[in-house]
Amino acid sequence: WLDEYDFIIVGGGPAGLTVANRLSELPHITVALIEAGGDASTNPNVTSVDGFTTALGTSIDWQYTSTNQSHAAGQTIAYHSGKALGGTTTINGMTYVRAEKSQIDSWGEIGNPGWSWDDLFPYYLKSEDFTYPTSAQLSSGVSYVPDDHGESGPLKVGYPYGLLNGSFHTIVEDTWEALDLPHNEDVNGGSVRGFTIWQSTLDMVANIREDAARAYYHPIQGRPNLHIFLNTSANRIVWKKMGGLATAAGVEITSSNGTVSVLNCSREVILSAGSLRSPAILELSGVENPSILEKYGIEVKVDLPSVGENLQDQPNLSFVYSTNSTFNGSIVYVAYGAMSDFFSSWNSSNLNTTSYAEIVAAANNNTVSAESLEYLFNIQLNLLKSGVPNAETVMETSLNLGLGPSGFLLSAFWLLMPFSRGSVHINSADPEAYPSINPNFFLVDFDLDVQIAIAKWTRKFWGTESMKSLITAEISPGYDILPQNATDYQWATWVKTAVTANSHPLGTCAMMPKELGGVVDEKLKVYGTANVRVVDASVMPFQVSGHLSSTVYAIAEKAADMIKETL
Ligand SMILES: Cc1cc2nc3c(=O)[nH]c(=O)nc-3n(C[C@H](O)[C@H](O)[C@H](O)COP(=O)(O)OP(=O)(O)OC[C@H]3O[C@@H](n4cnc5c(N)ncnc54)[C@H](O)[C@@H]3O)c2cc1C
Repeated sequence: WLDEYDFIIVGGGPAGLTVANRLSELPHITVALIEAGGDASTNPNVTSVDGFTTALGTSIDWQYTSTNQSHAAGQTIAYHSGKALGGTTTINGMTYVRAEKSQIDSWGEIGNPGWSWDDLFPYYLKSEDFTYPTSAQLSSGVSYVPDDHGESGPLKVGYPYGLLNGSFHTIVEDTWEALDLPHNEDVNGGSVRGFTIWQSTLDMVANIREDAARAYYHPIQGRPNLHIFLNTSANRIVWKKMGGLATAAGVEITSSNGTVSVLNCSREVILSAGSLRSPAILELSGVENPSILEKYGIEVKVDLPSVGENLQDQPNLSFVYSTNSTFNGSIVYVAYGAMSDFFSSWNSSNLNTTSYAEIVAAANNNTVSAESLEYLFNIQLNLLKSGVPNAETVMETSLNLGLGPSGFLLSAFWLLMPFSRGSVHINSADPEAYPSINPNFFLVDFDLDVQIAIAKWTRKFWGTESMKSLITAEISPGYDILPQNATDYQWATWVKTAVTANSHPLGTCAMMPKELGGVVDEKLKVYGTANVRVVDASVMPFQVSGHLSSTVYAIAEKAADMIKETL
């Protein structure tokens, strides 16, 4: 390797690989990328376009576990996260759904100049290589708006070949329409509400999953100025001894053979280790709350207590039904509902953001103040009032069974914008030790109310005459556990005990003014440092209606341009 690189990127997920690709377009710039996992490009659990979940729990999944969830029956919850070149896009559900326009606009509103939908939309397009649907896919119900898609980016987006044909799509669409949820021609134009068939990150020609390595690394892997260090862990940032802003000199790494060494950099360190690890690497490097670092004997370089706070993930549940039909094909149908679609007693004036902010501030020992949280929560509330979707209900024939005949129908569903906030913090000074992950599901009661309302909405859909005629039984949770006329207590008990993580963690290095609890500024630079940025899902200040990877790619494309401007 080189004595010194211009840039060192930690983490080879969608964010890290996008930045690596774009920076190494400049032949005079040298880039090192450190990835803890290996090459998974021929792993069938990765390549298969219909094998979502088969990679979970294998060696390319970090397999984290949350802390005990005191507001979710005390249980611990599995946290999956990709450990391979390509990051979590090697194991994810491949759904390609962007954020709602006003959600990205809110990033600017809280004090991040240069961040709005209009600023980000060109980068969504820049990253994308949309494949137009086949006539068979169109007749299976696919719809799209050409102007919402890019066609010359690295990331192939399309639809699976095995889409179910026949009348089921029309029946589902008509059922949602009867529930006042309209068809959405294309959820990727900034308006997410409605029922649609989603797009997926897949290469339709090769019929293979399009992960970040396949999109952003394979086509450029011969570049001599880009060095990828696989099976190598970044332990901590190494600092230069100088006054003023903390200045990174390089990154301490552990190679696959256990050797510890330092990679040097002349310009910047870019953390792209994802929402669950980038804050931990900052803490191990001395950028954190002094009271946490003291416990582990880590010298404080930058006093920045908000590192690792603001964790937001979505609580996920599902209903599974047996049917009297056999489904030969996949359905990737989704319904996005605003509060007024699914919450009959929705009255925004009943929301007490002052109290939610106090609850969250108390849970984080006032590391992020109640005042800041209330300001942020009021912006979040305004998004809900304006009709931004807050519920996602996905309809599928089965998970994990490929395209083969399935006699099941299921819905996974989740609350999109929780008010609860959790945290990710180190447990030890040992960089190999897993951080402590606490999504704090249902810390704010309102989140539980909303999740129950979404569950009822989803069951109402499956309980309509048209769906009922296809279903023989609800096999999970089933009416013995959750009767059709369940009481509020039964609903709450089921939701708290059956909840899992939706695997959309973000916010742990939030892009916000420091006084609001931010970790990075609008240039994604870590406060108090001269040359450390975070570029990954952790910088998103609020949850989005949609799935994260499309927005992660867009953020990273924008970040690469911001960095290039400084060269
Ligand atoms: C089960 C599951 C299903 C999902 N489904 C979808 C979906 O259908 N659609 C969607 O859009 N999103 C989905 N997501 C979320 C999406 O994949 C992630 O939000 C996205 O990949 C985050 O990108 P990232 O670059 O921030 O981090 P990651 O993709 O997690 O990449 C981080 C990389 O950093 C590496 N790393 C971490 N620590 C170190 C270290 N110390 N040293 C070196 N390397 C390190 C990791 O190994 C990893 O490769 C899903 C997530 C999961 C877990």
